[in-house]
Amino acid sequence: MSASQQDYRLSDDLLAPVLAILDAYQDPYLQKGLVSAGCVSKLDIEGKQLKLGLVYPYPCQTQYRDTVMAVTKKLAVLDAIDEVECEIDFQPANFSVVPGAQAIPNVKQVIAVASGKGGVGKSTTSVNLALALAAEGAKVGILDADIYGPSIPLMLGVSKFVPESPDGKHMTAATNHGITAQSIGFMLIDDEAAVWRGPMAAGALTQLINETLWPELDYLVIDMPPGTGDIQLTLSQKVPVSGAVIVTTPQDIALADAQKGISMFNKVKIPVLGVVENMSYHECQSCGHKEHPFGSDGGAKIAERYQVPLLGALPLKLSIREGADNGAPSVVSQPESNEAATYREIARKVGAQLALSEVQSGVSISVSEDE
Ligand SMILES: Nc1ncnc2c1ncn2[C@@H]1O[C@H](COP(=O)(O)OP(=O)(O)OP(=O)(O)O)[C@@H](O)[C@H]1O
Repeated sequence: MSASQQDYRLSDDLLAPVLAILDAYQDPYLQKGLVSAGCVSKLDIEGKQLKLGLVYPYPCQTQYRDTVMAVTKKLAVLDAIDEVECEIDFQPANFSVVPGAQAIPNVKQVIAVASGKGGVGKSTTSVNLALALAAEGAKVGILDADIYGPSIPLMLGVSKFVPESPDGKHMTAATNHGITAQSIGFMLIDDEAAVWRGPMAAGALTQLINETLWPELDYLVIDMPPGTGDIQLTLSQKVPVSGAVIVTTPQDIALADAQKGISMFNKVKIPVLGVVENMSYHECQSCGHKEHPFGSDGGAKIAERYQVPLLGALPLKLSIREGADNGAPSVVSQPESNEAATYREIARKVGAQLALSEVQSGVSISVSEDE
């Protein structure tokens, strides 16, 4: 994790206790004190007002208020401080873990969302994760690379979008709900993609990613094609991915396929940021009773076996399907719901895992266009 620039203007007498108090405050996602995590960027004092600057390497805007209140309460025990004025910012690093992959202009980090098995809710998770990262203060794009069933245009309510090419080389992307979206679905005619061979599909998808006019993005979420075959493997080696999220349902067959997904990313040395268990349980709308139609704790077991975090569990719920199918996923249509809160928590965990697993920055090597 890159330490933010520090501008400390307190006397030594005051600096030491202030830093001690701030470092005793553990960030729940980085699991380090604020000072050790490199988040404290500025300290100054005017009279008895402490000016504190915090810079997070992951997006957590919805937590700012609680953090400021907690930190202010702790700092107020010092006689020299009556008041705290806190400025908080979010600055992710620019990095990829794929050597040799061509950097995507304007894109800092790429998150691949994958599932071993189709139909487990990978696209629903991708789109809600992208919207949740945006809700936490990040600039986000989503790339629908699911050549077998591109559903992001429908889920984001942009299915009528037709990309344009202002310079004859690059393509425009759609925008809605505050995020930018590109989809292989905008380019396909009928079932054309179903007959693509692995390298051909991976080549077309890599081209789509590199030729899209992305605005400045902190994160580009890629909704990968389901499965762990050639396309997924090639894509993972050609795109400058920073980390992967695995989506599964708790049933045995999906879990077995999710394990294949984890193994694939391990093989190409892409950090698996964690597992999302979708359709984890069903909650009765009238009595609140929880049932586990696909079995229970599968995601937790797989996370434990592969030593990766369980990022969150989403219920099988009508409103999740309706939101996605109607172009307004839960994070934007029902921001106060438990599901939206779970997706935002997953987004914070994903951002923090990326920050923790950052190993290098700014890889920028071009790749041959032989496909
Ligand atoms: N937690 C959930 N509760 C209810 N419905 C859900 C949930 N997650 C996904 N769905 C619904 O299940 C269907 C499949 O979801 P989705 O398209 O996200 O799966 P996928 O894994 O991307 O599928 P594919 O492999 O075909 O691309 C969609 O109709 C979606 O709305």
